[in-house]
Amino acid sequence: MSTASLDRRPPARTPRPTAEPHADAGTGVRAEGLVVHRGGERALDGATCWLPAGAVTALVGGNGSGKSTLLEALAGLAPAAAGTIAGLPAARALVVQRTDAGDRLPLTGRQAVAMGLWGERGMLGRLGAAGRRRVEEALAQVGAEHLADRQLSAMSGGQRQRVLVAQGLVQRAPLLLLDEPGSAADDASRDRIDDALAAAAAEGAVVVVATHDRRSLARADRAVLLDHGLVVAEGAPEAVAAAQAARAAAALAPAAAEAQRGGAVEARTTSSGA
Ligand SMILES: Nc1ncnc2c1ncn2[C@@H]1O[C@H](COP(=O)(O)OP(=O)(O)OP(=O)(O)O)[C@@H](O)[C@H]1O
Repeated sequence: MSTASLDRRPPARTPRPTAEPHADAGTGVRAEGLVVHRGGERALDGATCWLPAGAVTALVGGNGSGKSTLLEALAGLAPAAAGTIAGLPAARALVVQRTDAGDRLPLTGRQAVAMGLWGERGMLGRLGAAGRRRVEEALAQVGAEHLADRQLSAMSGGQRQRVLVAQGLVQRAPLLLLDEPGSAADDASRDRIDDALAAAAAEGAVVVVATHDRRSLARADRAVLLDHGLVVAEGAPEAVAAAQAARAAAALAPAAAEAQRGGAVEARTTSSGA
């Protein structure tokens, strides 16, 4: 999770890139005007977005824009000072960023995935045949069968990440939230994770994934762009990617103009001194 401080310039409010006439009519989760405070700042500053069931929604935006905070608010871990979340199912699975996970826990990959079933069977409950099958299936979904007996502490970053994604998948929760699940994974592993998320969505889940990865964004069904705790665009991934690029270019424009002015002054100084 980022602790980068927010630049408090107010973000420009741009129109949403795609109009989705049925966005509010479908099933799913709707956040409305969410405000969440963190470290004395408004990490979410009135965020409103729709997260449909049966689809993968990519959360995008720069460092500190509020993606993790929105995931945590949806998971019920970050209390909202204002706003509402409608359509939240009782069962939710959150896959945290790799750096947040207890990498030193004395657990094998299989045990870590089985932890995902604690909610159903209790910490001390026995894992029946069906549970064991689900654990193996979840490991296989992310190509981590060979990590089943390896200690988490002896895994690479990308391997551990895949096991954590399997821990989220095994729960088969109707709301699956993932914070940069493929950030340490290689391309093939990231593709497998994206395949698994698409499969969860095809089963009807609301799948929300924070990502900085363009390929994962392109593979999502829709996207939500956050800036300074506000949703500034949502809709089709390509439209949201275009909106993000336009905002980045607009933010760089004053600096580029300043650099150009500086260059002109320098050129004049150089020529007058020659
Ligand atoms: N544990 C924390 N304590 C205090 N402030 C926090 C904490 N975590 C996040 N914040 C602040 O909340 C704001 C939103 O952070 P958040 O982690 O949600 O952003 P993000 O979009 O997920 O960023 P990144 O892409 O870097 O992961 C930032 O201003 C950040 O400084």
